[in-house]
Amino acid sequence: MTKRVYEVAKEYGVSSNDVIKVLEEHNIKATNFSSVNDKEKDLLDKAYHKKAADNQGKKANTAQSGQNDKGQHKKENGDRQNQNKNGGNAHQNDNGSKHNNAHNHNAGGGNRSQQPQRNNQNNNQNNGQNNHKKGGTPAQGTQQSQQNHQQGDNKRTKYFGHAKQNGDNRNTSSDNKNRHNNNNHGKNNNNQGNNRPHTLLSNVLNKGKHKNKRNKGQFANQHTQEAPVKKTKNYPTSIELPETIIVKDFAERLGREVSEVIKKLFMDGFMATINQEIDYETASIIADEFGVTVTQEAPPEDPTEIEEIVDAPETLKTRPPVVTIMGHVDHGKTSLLDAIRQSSITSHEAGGITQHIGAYQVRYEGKKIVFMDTPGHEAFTAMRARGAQVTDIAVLVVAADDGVMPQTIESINHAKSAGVPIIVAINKIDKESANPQQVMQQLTEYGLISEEWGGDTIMVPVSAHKKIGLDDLLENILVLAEVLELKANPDRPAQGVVIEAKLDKGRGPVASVLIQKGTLHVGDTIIVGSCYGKVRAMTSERGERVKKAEPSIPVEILGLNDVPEAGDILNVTDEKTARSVAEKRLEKKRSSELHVNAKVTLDDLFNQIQQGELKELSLIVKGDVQGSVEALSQSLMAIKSDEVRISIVHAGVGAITESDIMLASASNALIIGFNVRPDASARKAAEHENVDMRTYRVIYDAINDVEAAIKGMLEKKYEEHITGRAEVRQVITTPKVIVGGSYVKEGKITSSSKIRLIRNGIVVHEGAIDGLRRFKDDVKEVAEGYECGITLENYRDIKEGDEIEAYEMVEVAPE
Ligand SMILES: Nc1nc2c(ncn2[C@@H]2O[C@H](COP(=O)(O)OP(=O)(O)OP(=O)(O)O)[C@@H](O)[C@H]2O)c(=O)[nH]1
Repeated sequence: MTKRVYEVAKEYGVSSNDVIKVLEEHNIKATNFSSVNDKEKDLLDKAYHKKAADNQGKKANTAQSGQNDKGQHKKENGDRQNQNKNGGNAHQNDNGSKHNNAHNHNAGGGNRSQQPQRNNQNNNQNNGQNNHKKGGTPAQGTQQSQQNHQQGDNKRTKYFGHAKQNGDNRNTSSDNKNRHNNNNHGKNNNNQGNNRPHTLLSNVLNKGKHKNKRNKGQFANQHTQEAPVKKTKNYPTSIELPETIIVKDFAERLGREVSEVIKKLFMDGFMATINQEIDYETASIIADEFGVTVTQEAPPEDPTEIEEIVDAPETLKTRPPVVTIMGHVDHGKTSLLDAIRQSSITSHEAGGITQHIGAYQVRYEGKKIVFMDTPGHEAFTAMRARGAQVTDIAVLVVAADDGVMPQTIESINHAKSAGVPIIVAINKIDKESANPQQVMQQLTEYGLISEEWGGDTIMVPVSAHKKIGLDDLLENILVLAEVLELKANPDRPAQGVVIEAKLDKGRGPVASVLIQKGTLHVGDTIIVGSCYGKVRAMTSERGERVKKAEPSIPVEILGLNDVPEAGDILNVTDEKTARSVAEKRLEKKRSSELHVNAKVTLDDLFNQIQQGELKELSLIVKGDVQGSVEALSQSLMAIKSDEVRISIVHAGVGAITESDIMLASASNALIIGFNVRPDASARKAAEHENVDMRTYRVIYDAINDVEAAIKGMLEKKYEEHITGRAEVRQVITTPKVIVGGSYVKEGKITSSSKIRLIRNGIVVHEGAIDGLRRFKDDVKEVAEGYECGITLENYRDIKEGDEIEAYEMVEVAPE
């Protein structure tokens, strides 16, 4: 039997990517799922035997473990991306590399607000390189970089940051990019070594420091002169410092008089007072002058966080895949879920009462697969917007008689944006009008090319009604799951995600949880979002009481003190921690209720880019017709910027919907609408999720705004305020005018209002009111809940069901 690439890779104990690379060296194109023929197998045999022979020549053990390590890492990081690529899905790959880029940026000093220790390590490495270059012999450099305290190193980068520009061959592209972003201001270069906000003070001190270097002898003398007196005291040789410190406390840690510290600061050109706060960089420069090395104190623990447990690779065990079914309305998502569920219930289980707990397990060929119970991408995206992701594989249902429809495209984009691989189920193949080939053809436009056609997306023809192809679908889910190497450590305190929660009259708060790591047991103390409690009872989707739940298993739990939210994370911990962390979270939630997490906005774009917080601007483009959506998307993508990359997360025809908002929220995107408006639920969701939506009537304006926002030149003089909405309930035609007999649903309509006429979410006209009447009288305004007759200036095409949106432009005071 011929084997597929991933199977062969397993035999050699290498990653599929390695095998693909070897085949590529022989001009053979392959993917994870490609079959490997005898000739190819021979080539691989040779390649791997040769490698093995090579390795023997070297230190066998090290080489071997290196290889294995590499294989493993590659698998973990690469397979999902690989699968994404297999889906012909450039965007997913982009996502992967985006993350890497972001990381690199941070390592190079991009992220100034957070300072993970890891970054410091990277920076120190760089500093070591700089030392080599700058002064002394390499040996000295190495010695120095090893002996010097981390911060000493950081500081050195600060002073000699420009050394990098002299052409260190080892500069990575991210280094270059950083340098570019930093614009070669000495200040920023200095900052490269540590991701800390740069203050005026440290700038001043840098200058001072150079001066000091020059006058080193002089200061050294001062040190030696002072030394005999101070020797009697026991000064610390190394201290830990927080991100910022008050001068008085700093002096205390140094074991020096405050006046001495202030003097040093003064000599370095900075006037500081006893109660002034100085930053870490400044403090470390001064400490260095006192001959004290500094390390950075670990940031204070966040009392609302539960410490993350890092699982050693050897503790990880294979876990079942978690699948979400997505697709267009009526393409058969629910039918497929039901069909799979029914066909998986074996006769002895048939008596059990199945109940809805948000997800259910099926068994196929002895292996488990977990299906999320709520089909469609909405729940999936809402969960992502809350920061939780449970889905490993998306099954995209496309009806063979209907083909690719708007929500099919939405689903593809939602899955891509989340980096979740897609399997296509072409449903309703029992129908006479079914045309699976056409579906396959249409899907190629969205980067999903079937394996049959040389692509890498698994496409399975099915019929939920006739139960055709279900085995094939399940088998392919398991194959993909194997490639993805889904693993978790079951032997640790559990961590999971709430998929549904409610208050049950008899049982109290009930939460359905999908366990992601560890095993949850009855009796465990848990914290779930800002709720806590002890697991009193657990039930499976078959209504059976269970005592434990392992990774990927959904269970309904009782015993919480309150109802958590979908997307909340469950952690097992001790009672004291659970209670105190839950309380802290509740406090935090209350205090930050008003400012929902900061999302990208056009007004604040420039700021965020400048702060290095935003490297990619994600956009969702909605328009009235396909042509304008395409034109707008292409023009937006064509905006050139060195600082920020523009990516279109989703583009589609029609009104801005709640689903668009949730996607924008989950992917921190801006929404650009052209000739379309948000519907009522979208408006509400946008407000709740803090998503910035901009609607335009002229493509050029949209492009201009985005471009100006990126460059920080957005002119914002006027802001649109919606004053009211009316629905046209009857159209009255008179010889002179067309009157829209309307009902004011929200706010008020005034005779001087500017208006938009909206039909099915599309703006069909924008202009002004010509006449506003109640009964026979002209009126100035009509309030909510009243009927009126509206005529529009220079516009007659009013239809029943149209919405009239009244707005005014309000001047916004400059910031
Ligand atoms: N002939 C045929 N009809 C099907 C098949 N699967 C589903 N249908 C029919 O298609 C219609 C829609 O099926 P649903 O399962 O409700 O579709 P859905 O995608 O869940 O729809 P929403 O929940 O509205 O998004 C129903 O009338 C089903 O009976 C199939 O395999 N063959």
